[in-house]
Amino acid sequence: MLFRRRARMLRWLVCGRVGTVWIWKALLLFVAIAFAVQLLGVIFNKSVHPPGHSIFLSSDAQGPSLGFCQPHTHIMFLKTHKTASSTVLNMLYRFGDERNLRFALPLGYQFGYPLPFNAHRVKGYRGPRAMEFHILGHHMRFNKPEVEKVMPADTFYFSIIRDPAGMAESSFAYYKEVAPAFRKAKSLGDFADNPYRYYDSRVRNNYARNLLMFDFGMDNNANFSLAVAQKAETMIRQTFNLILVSEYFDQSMILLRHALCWPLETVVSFSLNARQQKPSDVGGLSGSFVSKAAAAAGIGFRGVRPQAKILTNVTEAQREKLRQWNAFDLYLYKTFNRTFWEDIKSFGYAQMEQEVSLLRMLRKEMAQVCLRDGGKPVEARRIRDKNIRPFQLGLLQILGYELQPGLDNATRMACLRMIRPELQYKDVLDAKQFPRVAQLGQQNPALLAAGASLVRQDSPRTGERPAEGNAGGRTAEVRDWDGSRLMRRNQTLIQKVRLT
Ligand SMILES: Nc1ncnc2c1ncn2[C@@H]1O[C@H](COP(=O)(O)OS(=O)(=O)O)[C@@H](OP(=O)(O)O)[C@H]1O
Repeated sequence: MLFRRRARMLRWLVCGRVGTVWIWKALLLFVAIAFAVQLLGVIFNKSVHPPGHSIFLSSDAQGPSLGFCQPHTHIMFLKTHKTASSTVLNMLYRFGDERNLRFALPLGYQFGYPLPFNAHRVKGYRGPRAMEFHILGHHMRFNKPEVEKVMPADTFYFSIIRDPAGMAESSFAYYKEVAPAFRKAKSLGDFADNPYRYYDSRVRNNYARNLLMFDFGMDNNANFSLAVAQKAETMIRQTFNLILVSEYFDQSMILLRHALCWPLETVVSFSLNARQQKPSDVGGLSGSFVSKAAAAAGIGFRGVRPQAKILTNVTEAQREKLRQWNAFDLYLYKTFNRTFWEDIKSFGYAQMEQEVSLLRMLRKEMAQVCLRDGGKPVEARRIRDKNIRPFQLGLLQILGYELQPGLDNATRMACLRMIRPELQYKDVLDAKQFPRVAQLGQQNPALLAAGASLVRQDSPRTGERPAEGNAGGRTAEVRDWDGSRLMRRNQTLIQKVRLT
């Protein structure tokens, strides 16, 4: 379109409608403008791409050109549960961390979930748009008016969805002892066969039914009706610029990078928060990237408690029942999956294929550089550096990574950012944004604990109190909204104690 217009203009000029002098003047002006725009592009690219990350700075890492666009830096990511959202959040963390953007972080580890999001739960919030926050990305129950108090008007909203059957498997394995409906069920298969026997809508049971619908801030308990589902769809369309699909993670990343105008390198990631073994893989019912990664890593099902395997195993018929049980989520999944593929069609299949290949190639290269043994995901207890062990909850091991030894400082830092688990990364960003509080806490951990409980006055479900000292520093006990007790030494989360 643009080219045709330019050709017409040239023909017009050559046809002698204006004098030769004017032709040359116009051409000179054109060249000067093009040069200036190019120069601005280079300068801008430099400003969003800090030096010092050698392996991440190859021309491939930038990816195919995005044309002239401004990278988005006001971003709201609705971190839905069990949808690969921790992997997405890690990318946002890295992007913001490297560019010193300001994150809207929770006072503790959650924004009062499962209560609807409230702006006052953001650390440092001083009233509607009193301070510029760039990125908001923690788990929350979406509540648009409150989010709008925190985020600027030009914020880019996006989220991610997953097939409700996969979500249910992941949710059951993780929240077996947290969700009352799951706690009572003998196994996921048992739950799928008789959900009403275990499910009580009067008790908060968001993890057990229509978790997506709940996270988007809507009623997860209503009986399915097309009208209600369409209303939910409309709300999402009106608010969110993009909905990604977990099963097509790499394609999602390409759409995202184009929507945000970000270099390719920023959306290259290692899968975080993966279960060691997926129940449906046991019976060979479905393949998955995790099972493939685990198989490639040679970890198979070793170390998995046989009991856990039985508890989470489901047949294909039961997976279908789980989809029907989560009928609203199924509606949202099908609807936005369709939209997703329409977007890819407009984007161009060939270009998508090309960029996905490039992304995979970069991931492979980065894994070789950053990760021990070429990137095998490993059980938390095998990770030597305790600071990067992923938080464990539920029936199955949550896998993490080990860094390649002997990396130079800049590379090590860039690699570490890619594998640092969510809770630890949140602590790092928190300490960076609130250095005074962190410093006081280092000097006197009891003060940190006291400070934390002071700022949490509005949250009776969370609290932090000093616990008995351990070798290597005093330990604080953090109680999260769901009753789980986390042990924290100085700024580091060291273990989950047990659920109450
Ligand atoms: N890149 C990529 N592609 C596809 N799937 C991925 C990816 N990264 C993580 N995962 C899977 O996402 C599941 C964890 O989701 P979340 O990080 O959203 O969980 S949480 O709600 O924050 O606990 C968890 O699913 P399960 O393994 O089925 O439990 C992860 O394996």
